[in-house]
Amino acid sequence: MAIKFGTDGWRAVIAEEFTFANVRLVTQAVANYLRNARGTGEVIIGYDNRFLAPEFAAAVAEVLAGNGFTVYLPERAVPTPVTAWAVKKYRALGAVMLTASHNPPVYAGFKFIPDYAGPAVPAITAAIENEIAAVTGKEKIDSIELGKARQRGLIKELDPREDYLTYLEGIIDVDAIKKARLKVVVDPLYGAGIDYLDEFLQRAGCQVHTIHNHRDPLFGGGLPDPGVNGLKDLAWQVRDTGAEVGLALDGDADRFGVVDGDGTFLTANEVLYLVLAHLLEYRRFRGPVARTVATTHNLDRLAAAHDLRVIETPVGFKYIGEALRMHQCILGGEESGGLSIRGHIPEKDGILATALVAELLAVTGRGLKNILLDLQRRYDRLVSRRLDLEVTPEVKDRILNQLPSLSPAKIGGVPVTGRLTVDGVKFLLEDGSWVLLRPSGTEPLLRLYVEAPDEGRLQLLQEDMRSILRL
Ligand SMILES: O=P(O)(O)OC[C@H]1O[C@H](O)[C@H](O)[C@@H](O)[C@@H]1O
Repeated sequence: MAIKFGTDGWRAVIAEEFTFANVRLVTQAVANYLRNARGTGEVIIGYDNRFLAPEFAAAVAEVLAGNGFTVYLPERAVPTPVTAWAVKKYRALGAVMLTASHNPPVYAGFKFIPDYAGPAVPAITAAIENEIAAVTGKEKIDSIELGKARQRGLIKELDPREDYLTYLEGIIDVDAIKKARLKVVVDPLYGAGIDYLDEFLQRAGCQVHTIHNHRDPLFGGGLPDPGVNGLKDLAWQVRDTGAEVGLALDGDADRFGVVDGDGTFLTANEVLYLVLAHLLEYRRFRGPVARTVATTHNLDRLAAAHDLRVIETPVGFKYIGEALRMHQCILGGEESGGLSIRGHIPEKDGILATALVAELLAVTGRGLKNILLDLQRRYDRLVSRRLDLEVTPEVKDRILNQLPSLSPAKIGGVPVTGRLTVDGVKFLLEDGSWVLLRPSGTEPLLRLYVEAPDEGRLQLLQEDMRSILRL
């Protein structure tokens, strides 16, 4: 089976396709790509807390060293955003990050982070895929055994945690957090973010209670996914301890999850909205805002009120990262839980995102839901929902064939005023509502996103769209 770099790198089931042999093969392909594109130099390796992650990382190191690269190999798991940040900080040629993010425990993953410290753009992943095809079956893999590579000075140790935390302290208003003495529950979901966010908050004077903070490759029987279902323990702990907020990270700490002081889960759209308002009103940031086609238009309303442009991209942080790099956006965000800001790396960073939530709580001294209500009064907030539709391959094909010609005049009785094909098909409606249908690039699902002025309208649009599609 051909190895493909999907929406976010190569992900596969451990021992089935994700074997040591295939990891070495993909590393050889990355080495060939890098040598052609950049020559040799230093490469960083990061890995999450999954089963065999350190051992796979050692195999990557052996092949990179065998190809003449100097390798930084950490002794413990490193979050994806920290690995990306380290590429920039230590001026490396790039990084290999071994992670399957929030996928089930049987998965592992491999991604390449180029020197600009964000997700590889399609041109780069396509070039690596070509190298994979060229290497496959040739058995030409150069490798040096780890001990020997160390003796030759080709493997160096790296623990970027202290440098990263110091950096984060420089870009977050730690003094404000110190004054507020927040009480916080942190949930790294057994992942690579352990000892990062909790440590940062503790140093910033918060009273921190951390759960799920040891390596468990089975993730306590759940998924390392900070969505509403994955954060039930966090919500319970927040209520039980009387904390002001619960802050969570996914398995590789690039995505965030937030629970309010009464245990209510906030959607990523709501968090993005709160953080953008904070950046505009407290930090006085000015500049374009980047969001994916599936992300809330509440960001547009805030941006419009401040005369700022919104850049709409396909789904995937690689596109948001590109917008951050090219247009100096003040915030880039996506509804699946990704966020970065101007001056930071063009990669989603759950540690930064949750640190910003702590900052906004500290400076406002108010609960997140109250701030949301206040914003709703000022800007007519929309409500959003995403439906993940499990469909048979036949139904999926039928819908995807139908999409190019799908052009209803009205949805739920509301006139359609625009049709966008940035990713899937998106209909803009007269009352500010919108509906988007697209196939997921990471799961065998169709995603239906709806945003409307109120819950009743949202239901109506969702139901009508399903009946139009016969879903
Ligand atoms: O909706 P999908 O195509 O499944 O993508 C969902 C998410 O997948 C990965 O996690 C990417 O890093 C994200 O940028 C993307 O939003």
